[in-house]
Amino acid sequence: MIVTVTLNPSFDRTIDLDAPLERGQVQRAARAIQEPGGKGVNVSRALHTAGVYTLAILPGAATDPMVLALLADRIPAETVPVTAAIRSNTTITEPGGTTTKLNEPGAALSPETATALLDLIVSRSADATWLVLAGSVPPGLPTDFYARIVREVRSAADRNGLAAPRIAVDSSGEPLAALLASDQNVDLIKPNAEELFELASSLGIVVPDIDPESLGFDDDTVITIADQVLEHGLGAALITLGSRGAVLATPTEVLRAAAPRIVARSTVGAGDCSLAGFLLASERGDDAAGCLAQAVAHGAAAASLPGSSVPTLEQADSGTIAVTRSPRVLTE
Ligand SMILES: O=P(O)(O)OC[C@@]1(O)O[C@H](CO)[C@@H](O)[C@@H]1O
Repeated sequence: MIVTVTLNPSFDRTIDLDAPLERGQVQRAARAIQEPGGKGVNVSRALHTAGVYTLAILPGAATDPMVLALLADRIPAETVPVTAAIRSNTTITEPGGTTTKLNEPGAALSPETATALLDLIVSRSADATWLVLAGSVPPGLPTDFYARIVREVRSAADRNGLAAPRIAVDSSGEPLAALLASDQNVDLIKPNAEELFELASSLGIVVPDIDPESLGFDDDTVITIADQVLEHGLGAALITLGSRGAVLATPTEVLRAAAPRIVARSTVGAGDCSLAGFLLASERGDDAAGCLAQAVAHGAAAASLPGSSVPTLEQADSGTIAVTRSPRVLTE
């Protein structure tokens, strides 16, 4: 089973415009959809759609519209009750593919909720092969909360003579930096280039002065930086590069896969689907190349769907994705 944790879930609203956004004006939308979201929730939605046994853990009231929508989609989920409503993040898509995303901070979690979440995560992790920690850490929780989860899950497994699950992390900013600076090593991180560069800077690694969003860097720059980040005790880094594909850096080798050509409709959640693709391939026993190919196939298929819709396995065919492998370039 793959357990996902979303500390700051969202009821994602996607608003499609059929004309460019006019700031400061009243504008009529062409259509709007609302889907349960937050990074870990999206990973569970994609895994469940691909037939993989998963459980999504999140804070939320049983009557919250987002939780009801998640259960209506039959996504296995367990919630820790809270009184505040789950936030609603908004995506505005314009013709030509420009996407604007507005993420709310999310309601603060109390120390009691934090303890209840920890207990639930530790208990369900006993049956997990992978534990996925994904998204932002909401107000009220310390930024090193992910490190605390990993520590408690591992010591519980140790006490009970069980194998601890492998840990995958899809976060950014302070929570990710705090986890890498902690005494806990993780098995996989999944940053995009911008998040990788930001993480590297926070670890004191010298990063070239390029805007990663402009894609004005080459894959070798990404790999050189990933190699240095790996030295902070990481098992592997899956770096998603949007329409360019993805890189998988491990201590022994570097793998690259180009993305198939698609007509992009919404990139929201595409990175989460890439992680789901990687994990489902790992669950079925694929090697690193197979995991990377499935990650790229899943990410591309998700980007070709509206909103944060997740693809089926048929839509995310990894058979056509070519992967190249090369030994890791070691830095001094
Ligand atoms: O604010 P966070 O927690 O960093 O990200 C939340 C979010 O942007 O991530 C998902 C897409 O990756 C969306 O479902 C959701 O709205």
